[in-house]
Amino acid sequence: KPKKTWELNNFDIGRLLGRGKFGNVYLAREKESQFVVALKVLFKRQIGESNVEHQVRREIEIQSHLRHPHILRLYAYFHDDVRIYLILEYAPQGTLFNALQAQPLKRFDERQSATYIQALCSALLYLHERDIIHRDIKPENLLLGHKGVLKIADFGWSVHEPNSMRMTLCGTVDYLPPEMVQGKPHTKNVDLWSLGVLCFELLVGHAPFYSKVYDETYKKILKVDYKLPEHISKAAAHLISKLLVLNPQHRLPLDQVMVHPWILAHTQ
Ligand SMILES: COc1ccc(/C=N/Nc2[nH]nc(C)c2C(=O)Nc2cccc(NC(C)=O)c2)cc1
Repeated sequence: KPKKTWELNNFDIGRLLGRGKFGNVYLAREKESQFVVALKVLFKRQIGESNVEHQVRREIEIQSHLRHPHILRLYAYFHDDVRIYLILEYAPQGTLFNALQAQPLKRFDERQSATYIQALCSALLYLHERDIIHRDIKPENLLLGHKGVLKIADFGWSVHEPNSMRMTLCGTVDYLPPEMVQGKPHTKNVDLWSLGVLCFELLVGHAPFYSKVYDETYKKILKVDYKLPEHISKAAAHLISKLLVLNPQHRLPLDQVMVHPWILAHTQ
């Protein structure tokens, strides 16, 4: 049974783990149990000013009810006059974005990439079964737990399907599917596109539609204009080509991604 209410002095606060747009994430330890968590501190004023209260409420509502090995747990939350505190699972190995940068060639081999894609695929199946679209799958929002197990984090952009909400674009647009770039109604198939973008980025080291000028990125997304380097296997190229598809209905469904030859060949 979750404890009724938590408060800040239940925790010893440790080092800063990272800075977010609305506040910071700290390592923390619950005093009685010595249980280590990540404490995400959000400032009410900034949330109010950016008019994202509903998004924060939704992140809390959605993530607190999810239970899956590849989804970061939101154990509980509390607030004071100034801040909202999210008590989150601690993933010791940090973001996939950071792990990618730390690779000598800034990319992963096929086995590691397929392992991450398979984990993400099983988490997305779990979410889609509950009519939840994540909408913001990208290396910055994926964390690595003990033994490097992938965990989807940051449900700030997740919504219940179907949704045609015009989203204010912030952060990278590299992962946006054509239908969202055009502000059209979108479905859970947006996550299939992002899965394809991520698969490309893990294997290549940069996003498929990357450009310094983000109008260029938009154009390349809408034309599905990407080039795969020579070193990518035919099987990987095939999977990517079945996910980076303009028509959302024609993207390879998650259950077929799970048993794609490239996934089966590179995961035990
Ligand atoms: C700077 O090196 C780092 C190495 C590992 C971490 C681990 N973070 N682990 C987390 N567990 N649960 C949550 C939530 C987090 C988290 O938000 N981490 C986080 C947030 C923003 C930036 C980073 N930066 C990196 C490098 O991972 C990590 C954080 C920083």
